[in-house]
Amino acid sequence: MAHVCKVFSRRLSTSTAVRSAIKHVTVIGGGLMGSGIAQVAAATGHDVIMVDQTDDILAKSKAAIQKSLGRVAKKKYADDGEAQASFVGEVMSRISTNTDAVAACGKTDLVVEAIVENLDVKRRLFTALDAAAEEHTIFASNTSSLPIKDIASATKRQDRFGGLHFFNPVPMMKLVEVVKIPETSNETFERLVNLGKAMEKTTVECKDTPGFIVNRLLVPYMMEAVRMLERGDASARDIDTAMKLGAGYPMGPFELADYVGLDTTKFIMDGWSQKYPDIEIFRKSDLLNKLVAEGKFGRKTGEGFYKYDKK
Ligand SMILES: CCCCCCC[C@H](O)CC(=O)SCCNC(=O)CCNC(=O)[C@H](O)C(C)(C)COP(=O)([O-])OP(=O)([O-])OC[C@H]1O[C@@H](n2cnc3c(N)ncnc32)[C@H](O)[C@@H]1OP(=O)([O-])[O-]
Ligand SMILES: NC(=O)c1ccc[n+]([C@@H]2O[C@H](COP(=O)([O-])OP(=O)(O)OC[C@H]3O[C@@H](n4cnc5c(N)ncnc54)[C@H](O)[C@@H]3O)[C@@H](O)[C@H]2O)c1
Repeated sequence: MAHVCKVFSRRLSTSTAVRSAIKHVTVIGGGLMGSGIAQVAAATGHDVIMVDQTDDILAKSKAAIQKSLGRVAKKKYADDGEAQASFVGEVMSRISTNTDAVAACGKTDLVVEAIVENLDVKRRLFTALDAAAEEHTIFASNTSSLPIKDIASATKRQDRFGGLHFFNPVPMMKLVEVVKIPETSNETFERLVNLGKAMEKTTVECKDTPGFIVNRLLVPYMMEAVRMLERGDASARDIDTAMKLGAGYPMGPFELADYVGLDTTKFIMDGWSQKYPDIEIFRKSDLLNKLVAEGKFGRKTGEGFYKYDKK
């Protein structure tokens, strides 16, 4: 009888907990995206633990957040330096850091993973976290291109697993794609949508299809630009200018690829060309692979398709 009560009370506690708002967020990965997600979660009142592999990386992540918050503060508080400093200080006070992902997931409502775009690495991480996280904790991946189901299947909580795909730069881009797999419970999906809204984002509902909505359209467009460059049809600069002035994009494809990271772009194409070998637009690019092999990842390394001043 005691066992039945225990199971019932756990189910009750899980379902009760599931309906409460997400307050504490653990972000695994403090890179381009993880630092942005941590920043916006903290700026919208959530308590955040940001995790990365070393304290040195986490120090750089916090510095990037501080710098971005400074830009946001200038827009919010114009010439009021005191208000700007207080805003930045308050948001930063909500972000703690840890290099131990398992310890950082022991007491949290949501884990958002934003680590390297590699399925095996993501699966290994989530298997370890699954054993440590509380029953009510929801897991989400910020993956650009990997099937959520292939990541979720590394855990025993597929009913509490979804995708939260934010866009770069997270403080500026208003969209978050909320991805559900067949196993995602309605409560979990509802809580993920509510978190997106609490982070002042517009949410769209996605199925677990390649690239969800945006990247299924964006990646082929950007890879076609790379192939246009490979064929010598036009220069990168002219293709960027053409798409900004002719299609009204804020950045051309090469500016954007350098912005999001050529490494991540390559990882996406590696995955899609392997999983869908017959789909022409998912074919790898020799030029992209060459740049990445030379360590030219775009803005993050100071050179990609373009060269950047070291800041
Ligand atoms: C081949 C496959 C590739 C795809 C890979 C998939 C990747 C992924 O899964 C999907 C994506 O994310 S896809 C990517 C989706 N993303 C896109 O498509 C992005 C397209 N690009 C854009 O929307 C604009 O170019 C930006 C908003 C990035 C910059 O705006 P801009 O006008 O060109 O230039 P600006 O002067 O710099 O900034 C103007 C003002 O904005 C503010 N601000 C800017 N950054 C900030 C930050 N980090 N923090 C705070 N604030 C920031 C700031 O106030 C600044 O004024 P300030 O006086 O300088 O402080
Ligand atoms: N770059 C973009 O524009 C963009 C946009 C949306 C989604 N994404 C997705 O977000 C994820 C991260 O992309 P990014 O551009 O932020 O990459 P990034 O290289 O800037 O950051 C990844 C971070 O994860 C850390 N990391 C790697 N393995 C780890 C582990 N096992 N434990 C803890 N930390 C670990 C790295 O040290 C690094 O700081 C990827 O899945 C990517 O597809 C990227």
